[in-house]
Amino acid sequence: MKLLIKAPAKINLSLDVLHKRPDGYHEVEMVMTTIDLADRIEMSLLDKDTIKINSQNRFVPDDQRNLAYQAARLLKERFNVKKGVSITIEKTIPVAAGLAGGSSDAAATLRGLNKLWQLGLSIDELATLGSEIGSDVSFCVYGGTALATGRGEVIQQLPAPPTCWVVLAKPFIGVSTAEIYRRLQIDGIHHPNTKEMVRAIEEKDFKRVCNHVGNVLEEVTLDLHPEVAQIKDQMKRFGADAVLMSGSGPTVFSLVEHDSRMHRIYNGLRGFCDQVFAVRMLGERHTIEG
Ligand SMILES: C[C@@](CO)(OP(=O)(O)O)[C@H](O)COP(=O)(O)OP(=O)(O)OC[C@H]1O[C@@H](n2ccc(N)nc2=O)[C@H](O)[C@@H]1O
Ligand SMILES: Nc1ncnc2c1ncn2[C@@H]1O[C@H](COP(=O)(O)OP(=O)(O)O)[C@@H](O)[C@H]1O
Repeated sequence: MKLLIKAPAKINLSLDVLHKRPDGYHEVEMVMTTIDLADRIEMSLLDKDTIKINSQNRFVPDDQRNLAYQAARLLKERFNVKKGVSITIEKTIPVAAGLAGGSSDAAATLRGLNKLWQLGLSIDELATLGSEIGSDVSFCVYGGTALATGRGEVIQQLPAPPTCWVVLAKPFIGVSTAEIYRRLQIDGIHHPNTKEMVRAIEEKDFKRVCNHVGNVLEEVTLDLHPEVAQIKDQMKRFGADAVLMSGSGPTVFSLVEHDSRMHRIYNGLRGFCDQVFAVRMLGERHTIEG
């Protein structure tokens, strides 16, 4: 038996850090949404009791470091599964880019194996298991649009944001999420207004969404990598309605209402950046396969 599942990337429309917790994580408030940029995960049952990871992408580990491997191992151990699986990851989401590619692969693996191994778990149970793998995995299990709190694993669904283009540009650098959080100076943070962002989404008010994008990690990554600021400036110059770095970066995205400006930004950034994409948001929570 074989299963093919899409694992979409996310962007953070707003990302606030409230404080550092005793467990070393940061208490966050994030508005996240999935976009139509996805890895394809193929899973097939193996007779042998083993987890096999295949990927052509040289940046993707093919052993226990892979988050999809960790998802499969977690289910195997927790539910005493004696079957094996071969997982092939066709990577489209840039790696270490602030787009939760690895987390989404793990979430897709949880959803897929729930079906393939006939575990009968609910979506909420899968999301809770996901939080053991990484802070972003719970959100990725649900997809759609949500307010994420706690260390990112407490999910409150939101309606679809107003329709627009999302143009993403990733410079030729990778960023370590752990390092960016470590360098963040909590005092003196300029906090985005999360409540206003949520309201703007609920009211489908595109201008208001654009006015309230904000990410407190942006300054930290910008300090380390000035090329991220250059991309932001270029997107603004080409007419983006809003420009922000996603997650810990280094990917920058712009929100754009009009097709002509989307083309201008997309064409203007190609050649200057490693990878550039123009996509739509997926909006509501996707129908889950498992
Ligand atoms: C910044 C964000 C925004 O969505 O995304 P990315 O840039 O990674 O896509 C997330 O908070 C990243 O989530 P994720 O990548 O799953 O993080 P984890 O694996 O749980 O943790 C990686 C490292 O980041 C730190 N970390 C993570 C989440 C959090 N709320 N506080 C933290 O301090 C942890 O200390 C850990 O060392
Ligand atoms: N399935 C996977 N896809 C991509 N990276 C993975 C995967 N599993 C583990 N990783 C590791 O996780 C790190 C962060 O990757 P990724 O999830 O793409 O970035 P981010 O946390 O910035 O969204 C990478 O450096 C990579 O070594």
